[in-house]
Amino acid sequence: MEKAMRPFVPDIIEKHSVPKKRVGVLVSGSGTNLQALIDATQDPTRHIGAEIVLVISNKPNVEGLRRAERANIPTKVLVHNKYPNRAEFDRVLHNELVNAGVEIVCLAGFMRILTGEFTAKWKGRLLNVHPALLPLFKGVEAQRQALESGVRVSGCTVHFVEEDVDAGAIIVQESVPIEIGNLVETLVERIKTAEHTAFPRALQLVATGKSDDKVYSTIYEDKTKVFHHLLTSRRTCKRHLYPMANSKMIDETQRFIKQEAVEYTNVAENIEDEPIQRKSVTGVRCSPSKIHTRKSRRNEEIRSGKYRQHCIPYLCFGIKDTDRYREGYIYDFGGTCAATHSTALLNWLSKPKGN
Ligand SMILES: Nc1nc2c(c(=O)[nH]1)N[C@@H](CN(C=O)c1ccc(C(=O)N[C@@H](CCC(=O)O)C(=O)O)cc1)CN2
Ligand SMILES: NCC(=O)N[C@@H]1O[C@H](COP(=O)([O-])[O-])[C@@H](O)[C@H]1O
Repeated sequence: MEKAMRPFVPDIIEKHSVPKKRVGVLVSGSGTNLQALIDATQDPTRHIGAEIVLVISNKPNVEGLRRAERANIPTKVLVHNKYPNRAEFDRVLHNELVNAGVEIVCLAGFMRILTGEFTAKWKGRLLNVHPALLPLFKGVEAQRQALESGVRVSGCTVHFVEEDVDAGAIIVQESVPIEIGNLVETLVERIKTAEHTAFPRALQLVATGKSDDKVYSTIYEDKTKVFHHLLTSRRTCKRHLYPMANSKMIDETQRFIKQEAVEYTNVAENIEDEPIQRKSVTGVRCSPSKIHTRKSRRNEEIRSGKYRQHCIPYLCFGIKDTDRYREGYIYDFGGTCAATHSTALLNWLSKPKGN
């Protein structure tokens, strides 16, 4: 074996020798969250530590069942109103899951309230995804509730299921900025995109007790904090260094930042002492070489006051290895956007002060 690979062998063996947890997924409709769980659990590089062995729907002929069939996963339809009461439906549901050897149950858009008898039997092994940042906006139409409340950030929550609806312990959350003019349908889709990241991560945490991308959740939590800081602090923000484990996380975070940066630019328009035309953020890139040296011409000229001090603190990516920075570091600077390559912002910066 290639000598350089030998140090990685124990970790690879450890990851692949642990038997996967058997998962049952309950659906009621389109099943996009089911699809995200199928894609993640069937991708060996994601190390989710689980395999979906059964999909049950309380409604016939829904897309969620088609998705399972396409992935060669056994399915069952248990129509809830064919049972005398909720408890009887839940008992049959429980027996189907036990007979399939299910160890963890995921509610992926399953639109039935479960009895306390059922939730007690699956306590700590029953996960649900909700389209809001619980404990805000419980129940149905959570996205509409968020829009009508006027909050600027919503998101999704994956939580353990208890008898009290949407009250179980939170496992993972992802934030989704609400853009001005968002319709309910738009927000539903944008939150679903976040769900498709959050649910697999939550399942990995419950199935394996750890997450390959715990760094990722750190970044997202920090980023929400950082962006709140940026939105309120106007000029200065401390320098943050966020380690990222792979380019996929860079891409996802870059998308989040571009979205948020545009959001931030909107806010910048309201800065009285620094009236700024709205700039469309075309990208968030930089190379550690500029950060590394910080002696770049742009830095010096901005520091010298030749260019207008820009009031939008900026998140930058380190996107390639250098002698001091490992791949995938995010850097954020307050005050200057020294290392950005965003054309729009750079053009604006290049205008001499006062223009
Ligand atoms: N005991 C629990 N059951 C469920 C939970 C939970 O936390 N505890 N989470 C829900 C998911 N959910 C919101 O995320 C939710 C789903 C459905 C309903 C609801 O009112 N359902 C109606 C029927 C609606 C329909 O058939 O279209 C009902 O069950 O009578 C509320 C919240 C899953 N279950
Ligand atoms: N209160 C429960 C609830 O609103 N659940 C929501 O149903 C959708 C199912 O979509 P999917 O079928 O495409 O996964 C998801 O957005 C999930 O958050």
